Amino acid sequence: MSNDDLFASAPSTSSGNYDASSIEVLEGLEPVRRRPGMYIGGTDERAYHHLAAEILDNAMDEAVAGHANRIEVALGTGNRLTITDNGRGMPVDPHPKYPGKSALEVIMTMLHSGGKFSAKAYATSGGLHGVGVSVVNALSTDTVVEVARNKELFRQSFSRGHPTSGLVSVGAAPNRRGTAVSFTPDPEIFGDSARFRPARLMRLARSKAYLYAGVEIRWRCDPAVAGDEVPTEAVFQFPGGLADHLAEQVGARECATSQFFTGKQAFPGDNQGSVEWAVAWPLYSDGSYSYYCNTIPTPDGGTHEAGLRAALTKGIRAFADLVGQKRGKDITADDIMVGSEQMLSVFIRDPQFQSQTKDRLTSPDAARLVETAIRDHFDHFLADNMERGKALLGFVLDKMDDRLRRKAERDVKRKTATSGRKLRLPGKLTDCANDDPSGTEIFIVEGDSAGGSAKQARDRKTQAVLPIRGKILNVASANAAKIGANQEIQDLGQALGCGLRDKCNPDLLRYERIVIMTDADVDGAHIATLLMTFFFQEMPELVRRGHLYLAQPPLYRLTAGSKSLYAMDDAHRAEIEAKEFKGKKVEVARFKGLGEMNPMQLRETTMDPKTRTLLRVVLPQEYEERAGTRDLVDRLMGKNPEHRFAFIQANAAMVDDEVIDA
Ligand SMILES: Nc1ncnc2c1ncn2[C@@H]1O[C@H](COP(=O)(O)OP(=O)(O)OP(=O)(O)O)[C@@H](O)[C@H]1O
Repeated sequence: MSNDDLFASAPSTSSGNYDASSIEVLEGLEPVRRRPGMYIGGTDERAYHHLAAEILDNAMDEAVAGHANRIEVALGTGNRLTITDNGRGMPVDPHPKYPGKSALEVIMTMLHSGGKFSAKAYATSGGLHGVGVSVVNALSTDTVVEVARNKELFRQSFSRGHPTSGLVSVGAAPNRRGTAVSFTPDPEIFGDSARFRPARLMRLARSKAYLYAGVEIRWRCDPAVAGDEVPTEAVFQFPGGLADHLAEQVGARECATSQFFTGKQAFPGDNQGSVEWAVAWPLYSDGSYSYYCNTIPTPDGGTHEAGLRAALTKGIRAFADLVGQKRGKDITADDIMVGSEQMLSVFIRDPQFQSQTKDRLTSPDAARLVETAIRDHFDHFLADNMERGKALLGFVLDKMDDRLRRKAERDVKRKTATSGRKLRLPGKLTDCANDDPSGTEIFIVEGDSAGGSAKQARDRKTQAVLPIRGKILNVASANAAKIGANQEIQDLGQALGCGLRDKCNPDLLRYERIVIMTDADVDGAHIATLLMTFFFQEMPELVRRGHLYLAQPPLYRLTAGSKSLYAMDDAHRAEIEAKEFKGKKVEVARFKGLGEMNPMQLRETTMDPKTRTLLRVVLPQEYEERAGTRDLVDRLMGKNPEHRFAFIQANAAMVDDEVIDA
């Protein structure tokens, strides 16, 4: 085929209006407003908060460069955020290349303008593209920048990326220096209902303080916005850096070594870089991993994380060798990394990230620099105190054994699957490690977010977690075919392992206790009722044998001074306020759902057998005798509402509660 033939066969016969006039060049900050996702990774809640991070990162860069030691993050009403630092202040003199414009205006209105491209003004900065503050400006309705330099205060305002005033001097500022940026994200871009989450912002502010010990971060929040979610004022400073934060995160949990592996090390040579780390190995944890580069969070890890991984893995293998433990050579990185709680922060010059949102560090040097720096300290950590070293080695070998056992089991299962007798478990189930049902529990939780918290809060050996989605099918008003086809019910049946209805064999139950754990609100109670109905109807024998329980999550956390107590409901809250906290100022936090509690709180209040309260669900004797369970459930949950009504009129409570584990 000749070229002429080839091109003659194009399907469209007309070139339409596709000519020079169709080729647009977006000017100034217009591209940012057209395609915000390219600059901030989307327009969702995460992106919204990314705006705050961009401004805070600039203030942090001033601090890390040694020019600022105080930053304030202030959230006002109407999503107005102001971030102030006491650094050098953005330059305000006329820009040599853009006549008539100050450097400040250039910074605010032009992409790729910045002082961080070379190491002249900043050595190890988080900023590098010169895009951050101009993008925030483009996506905000009214931005005001104030700069105090040489005892004079300057101000300029912008809207959606365009100046709405010139740069003006607004007077003397003898006691002030630095930059303040105020902005309100544009609802046209993010939608009318988007807003800053105070708790999220406060976490962000706080995290910067432990990432850089030389800075004090002040938090302020308008009381109308703060509600009872966050304090209206707080000051964050962590002289102990990451180690301080990790200690707080691990709390009283028992760890493989009572001392955490923490340290700080400058990189050799004159590159001004450094690494700081803190690692703990709690006995039961799903792990938590926080990695940063130049104070920017890199949730997807990257080369610095690879360096830490290599240092820990090679270090523990070498220690095993030192103490003559031959199995040490089979330890993998996962055996020492997974389930640990670690924080890693590097400062390097000219970092390279995978994208503008900087989620993953790709600087090749970081891996080697971090590995070398940490490895040396880890060798000492293990060998300086042999008891400690051996305790950690034992812990890691246990993990290795668990891994090998799971692999062997998977291999067996795969074999039995091919012979048609596979034990099928639903993908959503996070099973416990113990095979023997005695002492084990399965928590049926509402929703994936609560499921996530429960997974972190559980004791992996004995507690399994099965998240179910929203309201499950009401089995009392559904026919057998519908029940059989319902995914949530199939998952439940498979997880419990004992079969449904007449095929239900309680001896095959895979756990000792089945715990229904739903939010402490009306929806939660409804879901719990649907689940109880399911058990009454499909597996009554399990209820008769006392396997079914209801968890009792609290509704409030009450804090007075340094003491916190949990209240189950309003009456309990009133009681605590009247007795334990009498006459004190009480801060009240209401948990809107299980997912809002952090894993530590969830464990302490609702899951840990040592501190929780469970209710056992029992079948009332008189109903068993009079009409049988079937009839009772039919009346309560079945198709005829008038039966339900009659029952409610005649009876106060559906089940007797029995408190155990109090
Ligand atoms: N708080 C501040 N104090 C001093 N200078 C600042 C401050 N904020 C911004 N600047 C100056 O403005 C420049 C541009 O900032 P911008 O946030 O647009 O990009 P960046 O921080 O250089 O890089 P990135 O796009 O990666 O964030 C910075 O390089 C710095 O020179």
